[in-house]
Amino acid sequence: MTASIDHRWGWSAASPLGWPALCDWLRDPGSLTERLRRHCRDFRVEVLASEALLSLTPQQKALLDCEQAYCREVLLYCDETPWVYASSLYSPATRAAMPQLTGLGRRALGELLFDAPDLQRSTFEFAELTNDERIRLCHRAGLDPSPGPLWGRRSVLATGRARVLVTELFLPAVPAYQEPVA
Ligand SMILES: C=C(O[C@@H]1C=C(C(=O)O)C=C[C@H]1O)C(=O)O
Repeated sequence: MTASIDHRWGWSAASPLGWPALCDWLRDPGSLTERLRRHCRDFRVEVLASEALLSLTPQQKALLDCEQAYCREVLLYCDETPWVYASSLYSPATRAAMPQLTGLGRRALGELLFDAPDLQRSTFEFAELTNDERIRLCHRAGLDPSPGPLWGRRSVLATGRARVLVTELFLPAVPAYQEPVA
């Protein structure tokens, strides 16, 4: 799965109605890394791919103002269970403005970005994964396909001249999926 796949989804400002626990996760503007760390003893980042140069979808081009972007794909683990799949896209200009991006490895992107005092976050867009994407995502994360809906969010994090389009897909282990829909 690569970040360019998400253009088939209906990204919108609408988060899941009547599901406050999931909306609380989806709409949290703070560092997801920090939130995950509060939920587990052992947090770790597994890098699935880094620095692939991808052609962008029209929406991604508009969000990043470039034709191609570098892509970092990770799984974020809490106590040896993947909770989040994340792909982050950034332009060659951002790569030049923030060279730390290329050597991140298993350091969480949030630890770099949320250190910036001038960090700004765009409004979130949300999407419920299609059945195909849900199955592909679970397979990519080494999980049995989740029977229930899975949701994702995306937003642009900007500091100085750097801009990163961060797409985060919440996997079945996130506690909110066990909360009843109102
Ligand atoms: C932007 C953040 O960084 C998290 C870690 C990522 C990574 O290491 O690639 C990507 C997206 C986020 O889930 C955050 O903590 O909010």
